[in-house]
Amino acid sequence: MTQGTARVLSGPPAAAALLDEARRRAGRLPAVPHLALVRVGEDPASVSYVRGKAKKAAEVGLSSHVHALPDTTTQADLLALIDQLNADPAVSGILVQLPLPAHLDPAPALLAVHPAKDVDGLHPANTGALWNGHPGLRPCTPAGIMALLAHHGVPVRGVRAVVVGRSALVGRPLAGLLLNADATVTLAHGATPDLGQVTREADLLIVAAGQAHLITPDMIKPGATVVDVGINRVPTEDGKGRLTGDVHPGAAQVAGALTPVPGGVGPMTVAQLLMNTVIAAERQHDQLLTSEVPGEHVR
Ligand SMILES: NC(=O)C1=CN([C@@H]2O[C@H](COP(=O)(O)OP(=O)(O)OC[C@H]3O[C@@H](n4cnc5c(N)ncnc54)[C@H](OP(=O)(O)O)[C@@H]3O)[C@@H](O)[C@H]2O)C=CC1
Ligand SMILES: Nc1nc(=O)c2c([nH]1)NC[C@@H]1CN(c3ccc(C(=O)N[C@@H](CCC(=O)O)C(=O)O)cc3)C=[N+]21
Repeated sequence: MTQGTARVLSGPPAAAALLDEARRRAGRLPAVPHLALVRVGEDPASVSYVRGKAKKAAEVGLSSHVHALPDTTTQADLLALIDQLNADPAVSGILVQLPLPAHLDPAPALLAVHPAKDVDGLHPANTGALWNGHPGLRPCTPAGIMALLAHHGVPVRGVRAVVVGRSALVGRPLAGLLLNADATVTLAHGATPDLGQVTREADLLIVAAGQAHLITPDMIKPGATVVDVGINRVPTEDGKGRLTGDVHPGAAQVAGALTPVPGGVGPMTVAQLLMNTVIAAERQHDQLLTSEVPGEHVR
């Protein structure tokens, strides 16, 4: 078996295509779609992600507002804000940035977001729709990964896919999307014995474990497509630190195609969030139009 250098599955061009579509579809709506970004506390990564999301929203012609709540926010304060955003017809989408400070329970907050405005796709109504193969809003990172694969012409139908990580945000919903796209799916996690034996089965290996360089070259089937979701900050000599993925850099010598970190899945997550905001606004608009027809209930 000759070894080469994996094809790079770059995020920014695929994200640009998704953002173009979001911009085009937003422009067809009578009102500018609006994204409400809810952040509690000052976790530096969350501050930076939310800022990035708001900036990109403006670039595609969406309006957004960052609701920055103090660390002292109570569960009741948070739920009251979500209720207010649910009731506001000008708000198309609501995102509650995770993780929340330790004194707040994320589950009630995610349940409180109206499913039609749940652009993170984390409400049980949307996760249920995903697992049943029904329409609904899909979680941004998993949906962004599917768009990235499609953009680069990576087949999913009929392939052996292994997902490492089972979080509600990434691994679980990704397994559902891969299944809906007719992959044969294995979901591995922290209690999986001999992880390498499982990952070596994969033609498509997607890693979302949050462990820097967990996946070493020997754990990859030669020629496989590897998607690295991990964002790990590692210290550098200049003290600034840098981002690295869950996949060891040596994987490029074994894999057939590989996503970089940064510049792979991250930009897709943000682009998909804005696409989801446009989809939510479109459906809310359709709903309004149909509800204007007296006596007719078509949806
Ligand atoms: N690029 C992007 O847009 C995004 C990137 N991320 C990044 O992706 C990574 C994962 O995020 P998230 O899913 O939220 O993380 P979580 O910490 O919520 O979940 C991690 C998952 O990985 C599993 N895991 C951890 N260590 C191992 C191991 N040694 N072997 C096998 N499985 C393991 C855990 O297993 P168990 O369940 O058994 O504990 C768990 O299911 C992080 O680095 C995060 O920063 C997240 C969201 C978006
Ligand atoms: N409710 C909720 N929804 C989320 O979607 C969500 C969340 N909470 N909490 C945290 C994770 C993480 N996340 C990322 C978004 C963008 C990049 C991103 O743009 N990354 C760039 C690099 C950014 C940098 O340089 O710092 C890249 O990979 O190229 C990464 C990670 C969304 N998340």
